[in-house]
Amino acid sequence: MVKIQRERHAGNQKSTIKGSGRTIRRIWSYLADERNLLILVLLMIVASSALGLLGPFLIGWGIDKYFATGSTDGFSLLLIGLAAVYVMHSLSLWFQSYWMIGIAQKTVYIMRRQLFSKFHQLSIDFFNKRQHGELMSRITNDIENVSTTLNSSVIQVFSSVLTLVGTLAVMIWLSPMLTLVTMIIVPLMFLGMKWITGRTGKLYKEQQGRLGEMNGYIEEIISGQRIIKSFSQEPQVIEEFRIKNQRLKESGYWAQTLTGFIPKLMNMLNNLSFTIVATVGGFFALKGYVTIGTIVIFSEYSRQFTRPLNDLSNQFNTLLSAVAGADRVFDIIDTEEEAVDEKGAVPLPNMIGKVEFKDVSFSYEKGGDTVSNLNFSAQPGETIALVGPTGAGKSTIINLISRFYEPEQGLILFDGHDSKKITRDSLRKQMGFVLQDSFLFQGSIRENIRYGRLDATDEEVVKAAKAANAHFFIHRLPKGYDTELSQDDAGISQGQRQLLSIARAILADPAILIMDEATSSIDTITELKIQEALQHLLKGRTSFIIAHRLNTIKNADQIIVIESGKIVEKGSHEELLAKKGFYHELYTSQLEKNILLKP
Ligand SMILES: Nc1ncnc2c1ncn2[C@@H]1O[C@H](COP(=O)(O)OP(=O)(O)OP(=O)(O)O)[C@@H](O)[C@H]1O
Repeated sequence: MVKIQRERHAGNQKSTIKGSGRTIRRIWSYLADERNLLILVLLMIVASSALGLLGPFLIGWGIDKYFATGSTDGFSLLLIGLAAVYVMHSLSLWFQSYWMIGIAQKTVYIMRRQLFSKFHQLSIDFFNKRQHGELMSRITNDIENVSTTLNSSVIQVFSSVLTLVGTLAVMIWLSPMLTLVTMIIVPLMFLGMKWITGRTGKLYKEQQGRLGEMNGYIEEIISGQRIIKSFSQEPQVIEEFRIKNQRLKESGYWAQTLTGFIPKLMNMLNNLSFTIVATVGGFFALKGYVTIGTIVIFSEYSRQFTRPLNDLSNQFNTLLSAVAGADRVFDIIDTEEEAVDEKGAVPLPNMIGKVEFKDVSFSYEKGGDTVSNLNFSAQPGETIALVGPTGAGKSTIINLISRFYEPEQGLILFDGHDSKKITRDSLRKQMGFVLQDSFLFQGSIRENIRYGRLDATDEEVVKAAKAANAHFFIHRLPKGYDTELSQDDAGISQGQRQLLSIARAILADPAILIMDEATSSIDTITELKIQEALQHLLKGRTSFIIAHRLNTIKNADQIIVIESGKIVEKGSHEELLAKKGFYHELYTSQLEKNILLKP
């Protein structure tokens, strides 16, 4: 049993490493676009590594030449040479990081752009199934992680490898025996690093996942403040946050602690190596196998040899955390997009407004039946009300009309055109939405209304606002149409927000209107104004209304009653009442609860 588990664990590790390799290759493909700058960076890395080796070599050579012999011939030249080597070393370091930062910034700029564009190609289903804060975390934290790593780690890795190889080559050339002595501690280093990085890689990935989870939670809590306060849920919310925060702290704590331990371990092994080189080197010098200068070079190189190993292990962790971040970014970039239009799909011509459902069935999950065998037809200009208990499938029908989802069976026809043979974009351009949560963007009232039709003049904006009964409150605001709004603007009431979104829809003048009637309580006067505005909005266009209060849809041309995903009744208000069926039942129960007494 234990063996099986171990084998499984090893298998997982292998696949993670394989996965990391794929991700690194993918990051590399972004860097490759900046080939010329990368070549310059590489040249600078080679120069700085070579100059880093040359410095100690010159010092050792100088000791043997001048101090051992007492000669001073050309000593000042050596000093100038040494100074030049160290100045050039610093310059090459500076240039490599300057160019690398440019490459890194460009790379994450492209990644951010790709990720943001991708968001617009994903289906509504994708967003429904994910926390928005967690997605935010990918475009901010995860990309930032990649950026930080590219800024420094790529250089570090290359220069560490070069320094390692160069140092080893010069050491072997000077004294293979002393090289062997210097290398004694290397296995210890490898074992220590392997043990630590094996654990930290997993911890970093966990930390990033938990950070995304916590961000998602924070976003949810901020947008749900009103509900939390009204249900006095603050203690529960704070407790849940504490648990998430604690989990993040734990993975962060261990990841940082183990990472922080690496330099200390390396420092200790470094000092050990230095002591061994000095002792054994001193013994060799006494025996005449090596010169004092060689020991000085070796003692310096023994540090140079362990430092890149140390750096590589540090960078390994940073790289792992960047790979984890990049993985989460690529995960979204690779997500299947909202189904593309079918081959040969054509733009829908300007619509008259006929919509038909023929035997339409659909389910969110495979094998289910969220809605089935839907048959109805909306004539141009008709108002269709969708009525039914919660979870009956009203929003699903709207989702199908808007083509956020495609029917599994049956046909949806727009002016007689099969929905699958027309482009989504051309259809949605002819649709307008007035939803429960009237989404307002950051910007002025004027801009928010104009969002309905970007080329509308100021006069047209005011005309739409008047038709939507919104003008009366806008012109009373100190800055009128120039009043700045934000998404959660507290200065604008729920009803006023709805009036603004009606004005936006009136301006857009769509052939098909989708409306989700607001359920939130709105004062009687505003509600009357909304009803009046709606009369303007509904006139002359095919409208689908999800109605919650049945008295608002008495005038609808057709009321479609849905129960458990099926159409159970269809007809006008009077016809359905006379039928004394499910609609009659719903209507009477609302009447009893006084819901209908509101205007
Ligand atoms: N994105 C989704 N993924 C999976 N199931 C879903 C999804 N959206 C809705 N459902 C399920 O489909 C069924 C119909 O939901 P729908 O939202 O269409 O009902 P509704 O009549 O609009 O309800 P309400 O009046 O409460 O808004 C419900 O059982 C619901 O849980």
